[in-house]
Amino acid sequence: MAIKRAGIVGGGVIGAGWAARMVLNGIDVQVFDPDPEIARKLDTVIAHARRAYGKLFPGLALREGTVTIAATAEAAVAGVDFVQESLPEREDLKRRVLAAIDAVLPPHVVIGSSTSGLLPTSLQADMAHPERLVVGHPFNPVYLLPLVEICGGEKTGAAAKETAAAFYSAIGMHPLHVRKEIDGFIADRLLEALWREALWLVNDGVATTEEIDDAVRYGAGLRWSFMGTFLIYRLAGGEAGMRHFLAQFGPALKLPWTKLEAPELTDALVDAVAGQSDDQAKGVSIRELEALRDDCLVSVLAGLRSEDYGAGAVVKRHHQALMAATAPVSKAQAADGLLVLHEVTVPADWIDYNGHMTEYRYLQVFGDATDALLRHIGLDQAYLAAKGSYYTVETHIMHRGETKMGEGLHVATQILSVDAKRLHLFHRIVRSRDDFCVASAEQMLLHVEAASGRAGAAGAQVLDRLTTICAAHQGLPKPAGTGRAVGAPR
Ligand SMILES: NC(=O)C1=CN([C@@H]2O[C@H](COP(=O)(O)OP(=O)(O)OC[C@H]3O[C@@H](n4cnc5c(N)ncnc54)[C@H](O)[C@@H]3O)[C@@H](O)[C@H]2O)C=CC1
Ligand SMILES: C[N+](C)(C)CC(=O)CC(=O)[O-]
Repeated sequence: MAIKRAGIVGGGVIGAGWAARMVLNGIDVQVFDPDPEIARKLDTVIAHARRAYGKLFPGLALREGTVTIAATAEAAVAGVDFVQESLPEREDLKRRVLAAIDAVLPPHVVIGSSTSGLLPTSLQADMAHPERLVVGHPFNPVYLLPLVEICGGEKTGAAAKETAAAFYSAIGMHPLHVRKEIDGFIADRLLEALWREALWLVNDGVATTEEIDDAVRYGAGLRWSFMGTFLIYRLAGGEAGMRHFLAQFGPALKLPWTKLEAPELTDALVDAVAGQSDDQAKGVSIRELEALRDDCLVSVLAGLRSEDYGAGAVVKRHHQALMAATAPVSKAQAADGLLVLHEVTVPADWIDYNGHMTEYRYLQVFGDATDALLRHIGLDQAYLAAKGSYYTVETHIMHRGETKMGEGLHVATQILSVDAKRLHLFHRIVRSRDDFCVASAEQMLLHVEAASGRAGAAGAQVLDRLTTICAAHQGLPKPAGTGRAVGAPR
């Protein structure tokens, strides 16, 4: 059954992250959290997520779901297709609330628990329908990180795990099935080992919180993000691989390199960790740090997407699904009859040392506008595989004005001519606040057949749509600069 409406019980860091991921993927959510500030906090997190998605999936007008704040947990789950519980990590509280919502939900509705390490067998103990309870353990920020660990308890049904996995996949996640029910599941066992060692290093005065973070982020943290531990250590064994790695570094496993038992959280240790963490943040607020974290994650995910590898492969698949399900931004026809299929807000990292949008981003915006046009005329995944695609063979860009950070832009597109193989376009990037054309691009595209990789006629339906738009554009004035070459003074 397609999940269209979800109940979220507990809307803190993780519950709000779930709400944001679901809403941006078109799911209506009903949230219960007794925090009087819940509406403001949800708005803030969803705004963060919207900003990150705008960067990760530019040019898509995502159909967002709605957010309803419910007065009780029972009201939050009324009429929903799925429930995600994100209550504080206290077994007694989770058990009590899970039993209460279980009592009012129809038996087919699956409940996912965000618990970081409590056992599902314990969480389902007081439920009349324990078979529907599955752990769906996400990672912060939930709206960007694809991993979700799925773990069932002794009474969890296979169908509940399948439903949860299908739902999480549909909202762009990577479900990892934890086959044995263990404390901390897989990821938190690993994270916890590092965390305990890090606390010891502070406790023993070996390093500050900042030095420990540097030890991760300048080194191993970078390579973990795409290959994890085992593949990376395989490479550290040279051409002989893992066997040589184990032979060479095996003896170190017997050395007293790690402690693993956590240090006692004494007042002195708490003060040291919290104080050093404050110093490390240098007065930058939590929300500002979250935005920085999100920007960095978007850069990493976008990079991995272009490699189609690891988490990037999940993002690429989801991007394709979103493109297939989402029409390009469409004001359809601008007042002057042009097509407007692409809009963007200029992000901070598009600004160069001159304080304005750097030149190659103009080509990106024109390219994204061309992609939007191609989707508009029917170039979907099926067409690309069976028939072919358009390749750009020439672009002439003219810069006419500046664009600053945060400005809204839209692209107005005119089709100048079309025949079986060629498509001749003229795009204008328009600054939305004053309708000023800051740049234009004339482009020639050639249709290339999937089978032969050579230029060939476009499919009849695609040609039909292009010809119709082109006919409507024939009455428009020829854009200034069409056919222009670079003007060099003699
Ligand atoms: N923070 C993290 O990094 C991660 C946390 N988790 C798990 O997610 C769950 C939630 O953790 P956080 O969001 O970090 O905690 P949090 O403290 O940020 O949020 C918990 C929320 O639950 C609300 N709450 C308290 N009693 C409630 C009740 N009776 N009904 C509904 N809401 C109630 C609180 O007002 C608060 O907003 C925990 O099980 C935790 O282990 C999972 C992955 C990562
Ligand atoms: C600290 N934590 C155990 C709650 C962390 C997690 O469960 C996952 C994460 O996002 O790091």
